[in-house]
Amino acid sequence: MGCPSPVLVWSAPESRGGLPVAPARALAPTACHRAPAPAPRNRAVRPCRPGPNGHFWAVSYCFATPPPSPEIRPVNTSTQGNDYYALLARHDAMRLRRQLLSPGALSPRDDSPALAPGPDDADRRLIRRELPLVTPFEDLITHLYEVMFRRWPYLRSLFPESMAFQREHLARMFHYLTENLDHPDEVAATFTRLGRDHRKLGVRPAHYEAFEAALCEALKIRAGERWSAELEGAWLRMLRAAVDAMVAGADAAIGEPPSWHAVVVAHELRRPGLAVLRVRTHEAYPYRAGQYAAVESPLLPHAWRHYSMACAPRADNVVEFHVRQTGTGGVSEALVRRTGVGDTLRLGPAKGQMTLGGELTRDLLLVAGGTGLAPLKALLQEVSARPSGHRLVHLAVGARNRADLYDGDWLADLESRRPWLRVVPVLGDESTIRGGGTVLDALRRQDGGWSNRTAYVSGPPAMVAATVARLTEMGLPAGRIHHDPLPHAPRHAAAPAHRR
Ligand SMILES: NC(=O)C1=CN([C@@H]2O[C@H](COP(=O)(O)OP(=O)(O)OC[C@H]3O[C@@H](n4cnc5c(N)ncnc54)[C@H](O)[C@@H]3O)[C@@H](O)[C@H]2O)C=CC1
Repeated sequence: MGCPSPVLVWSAPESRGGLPVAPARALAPTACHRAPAPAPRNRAVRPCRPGPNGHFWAVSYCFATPPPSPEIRPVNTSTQGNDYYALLARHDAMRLRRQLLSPGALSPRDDSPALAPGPDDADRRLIRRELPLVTPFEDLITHLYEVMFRRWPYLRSLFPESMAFQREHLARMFHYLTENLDHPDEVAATFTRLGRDHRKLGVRPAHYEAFEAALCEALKIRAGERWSAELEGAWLRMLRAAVDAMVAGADAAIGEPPSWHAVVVAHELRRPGLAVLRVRTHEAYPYRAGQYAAVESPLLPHAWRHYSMACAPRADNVVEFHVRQTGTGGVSEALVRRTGVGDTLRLGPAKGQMTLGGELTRDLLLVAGGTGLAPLKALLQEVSARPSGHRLVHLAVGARNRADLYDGDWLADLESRRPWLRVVPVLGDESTIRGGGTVLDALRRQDGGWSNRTAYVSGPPAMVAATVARLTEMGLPAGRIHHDPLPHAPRHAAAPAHRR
């Protein structure tokens, strides 16, 4: 499921969308940004003046200024700081106003110079040929963060305490970019979505600049003597195309909040280490049944993890999540053990394609493993609420044992009221003769004409991968097997699941 939100993995709480600073390209005049980054100066953004199109433009960056986020800025903000935040708000308001007055007229980067051209054929060849120089990406990323935090120490405070998740995610991003050099449209679409998602992190053009400069230095360190200006230029063109798409995605989403504050209205510890939470968002939270969202707990600032909404959208803005604690010190533990009614959380924008089409043209096969039930429960609610013409729905729910079937009562109740629904629990500690084993065993045991159905699969990644393979063997075309992106799958690396 879903993408670990941060791609360039900034973690500051406020929207980037439309910061009144000059766009990256204006400050990075050539494709190859090898000049040393601006020396820290004790000043924020210089006073802005309206540009030719009525926008405010800043004329300089300062990486040494405090992070531009209301939640982490010093309490005693100076007048200059207040001006800065007022400018941010004003700029966003102006952009939003223009968008509302003439929808569609505001192109994502209409206040910036031309979009980055992206890597050309020679760049692509060079990046591929020289990949061994800069891989494993984990090493490159170690250098990158070292450089970045050394040169701009304040940026460290924008990241969560543990960087493991960030490193892992960034490595996946580099894999994704380098593996998809021949698919620029797909990459642009992915990074546009990511830009929308990153608004919750407060990513700013100045951050991209710092990232870019740190990447250049890291490439140089990693490639050693074999570093070349051509290689760096190729990498920068690849990066800038992605960054441009992110900025476009953030700009296009300026009409929605960067994140939604929610208060916990119910917290049930259904099993040891497994909680069902219900939260009420302050504003309407737009999503579709089957989607997921990044969730942040104030107990672990800047650490966002994905959970699926376990109910169809409701009029009272209540959203349900199912969380299993998988270790200690992570977001899931914070949500399961240290969160209660009245606590607040933040939700990022909803994502994911595991949704129902308009008209159900086929019967459905739903396959859940553990808390992977969450999005399928939301789908069941949506199907159930449709006025007429129900298709048959078969739900196989894998659980470790009967006690682990944490939402069995709700399922049994729905099944008793909906003749089109069949729920089959598959218990890991029971013999396959008695109907136990894994969900895969269950699919093998009984072929209910699965190849004619549309399938939705959700659970541990290994289970999802095995189930998809099994259903494909059975003749179900890929277009009719829906699941959230799997981690480390090369063509889906931009959006793997992370719930920890
Ligand atoms: N909490 C949420 O909102 C969502 C969670 N998920 C994912 O679902 C998973 C849930 O984890 P747990 O509840 O601990 O599940 P689990 O590890 O207890 O597994 C539950 C059941 O899934 C099946 N299963 C597991 N591994 C399998 C394999 N390799 N092959 C075939 N069947 C297998 C078995 O029937 C097992 O009893 C996590 O990986 C989570 O990321 C997915 C979507 C939403």
